[in-house]
Amino acid sequence: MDLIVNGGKPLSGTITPSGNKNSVLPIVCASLLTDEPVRLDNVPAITDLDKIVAFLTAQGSRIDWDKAAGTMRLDHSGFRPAATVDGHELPQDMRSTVLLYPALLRRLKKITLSANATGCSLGVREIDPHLEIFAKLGAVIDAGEPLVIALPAGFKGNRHWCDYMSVTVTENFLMAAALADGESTLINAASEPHVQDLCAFLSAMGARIEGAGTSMLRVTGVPRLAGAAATIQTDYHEIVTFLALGAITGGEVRVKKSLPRHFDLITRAFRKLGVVIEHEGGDALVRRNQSLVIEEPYTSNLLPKIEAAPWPYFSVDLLPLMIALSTRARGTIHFWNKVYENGFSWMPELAKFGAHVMVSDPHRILVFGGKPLRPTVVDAPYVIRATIALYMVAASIPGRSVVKNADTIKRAHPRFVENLQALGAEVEWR
Ligand SMILES: CC(=O)N[C@H]1[C@@H](OP(=O)(O)OP(=O)(O)OC[C@H]2O[C@@H](n3ccc(=O)[nH]c3=O)[C@H](O)[C@@H]2O)O[C@H](CO)[C@@H](O)[C@@H]1O
Ligand SMILES: C=C(OP(=O)(O)O)C(=O)O
Repeated sequence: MDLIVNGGKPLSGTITPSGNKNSVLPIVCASLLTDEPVRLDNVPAITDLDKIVAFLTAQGSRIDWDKAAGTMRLDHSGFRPAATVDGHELPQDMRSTVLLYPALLRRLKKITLSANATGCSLGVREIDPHLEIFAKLGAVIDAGEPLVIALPAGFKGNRHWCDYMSVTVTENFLMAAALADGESTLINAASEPHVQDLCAFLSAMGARIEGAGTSMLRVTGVPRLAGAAATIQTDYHEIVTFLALGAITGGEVRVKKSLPRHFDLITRAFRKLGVVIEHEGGDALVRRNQSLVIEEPYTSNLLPKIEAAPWPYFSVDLLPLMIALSTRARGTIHFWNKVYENGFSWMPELAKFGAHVMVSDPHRILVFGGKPLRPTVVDAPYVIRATIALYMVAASIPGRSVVKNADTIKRAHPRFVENLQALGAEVEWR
């Protein structure tokens, strides 16, 4: 579906963001490690979750999901898939599918992968570091066609040092090691807020995890995990989206449940674009008519820069939102995506608005901000926040723009258009 935008209106009001897709998906996958009931609150009604729930219920899990109330009860005691599951039968076009592997391996002892679990078209989304983790923890990999992962005698504790900090690899390590025989250590672990959320959930299930939120995780395996309850954390991507929308349209937006403990560096990134974010109790606030001017560094002859890398660096998934904002800020700024080789594929679409961007190489761009922009029709890439970034730019320009094929937003952001309309935006799905 397309987003039809009549831009140029300031977006103002108060908004409560939804639960984080990248928290709820690993937690739902982790729930498959137990047969006891699990209860979740603040569950976002997003299409990635629809797909996982459809897969689990088709195998016999009982899942009561009240989308209006945001509650979910899961009971996997009836989970009875065929003797082996193939990658093709798992949810497609979402990276989180890979997070089903540890529980499937424990339950079935074998899975075949004739389809890779890719997600957004940000990069190759390799499977190798996942296979390394499983192999280190006792799985046997047959790298034929299809690829087969077998777990003949359960997970066994071990030590592993990852090539790089990967979110889903760290999450798979946690789920496998939680029920492994003995102790496991992961060095160079990811520590994103959603990885921390999974640590907390597994701990509530009885897992023994040390080092949550750091780059070294130690897990002492336990024989079984119990049922648990959790409230899904607010989505920091959505918090940033609403604040950035207020700033780019000249409106005033207050965001509730704004996770200030995760925001120091995010607030600084906004500041580099001339935007002041205030934190009041549990709210974040952007006041109207921010002066969008790129902040010059004290050091002369240095280009202002926002660089994104694994947490606690600035998050790669937030980079597109800052790029959108920078097209409206006076000055020049350098963006550096240290993670994905395809993170700037949508720059030609941004240029259709008249934005002046120079792609230096697959990981780096320069934005010459503050150029006059015009409404236009753009094609969204299969990248959630890049699609939102294109909408942001459209919302800031008086006149009619269209963001075509923008459905990817629904993978992570429930009631996106309704929330924007509540802030006074003129936008609709068509
Ligand atoms: C479901 C889920 O949680 N998805 C998130 C998860 O995906 P995902 O866990 O797939 O992302 P990874 O952290 O593995 O990184 C993605 C890719 O970036 C490359 N890479 C990454 C880090 C690094 O230091 N060097 C490097 O080369 C690798 O090719 C890797 O395959 O984390 C990504 C990075 O925060 C986010 O964009 C995704 O939204
Ligand atoms: C990249 C994302 O999702 P996935 O990892 O499923 O591609 C995302 O949420 O921005």
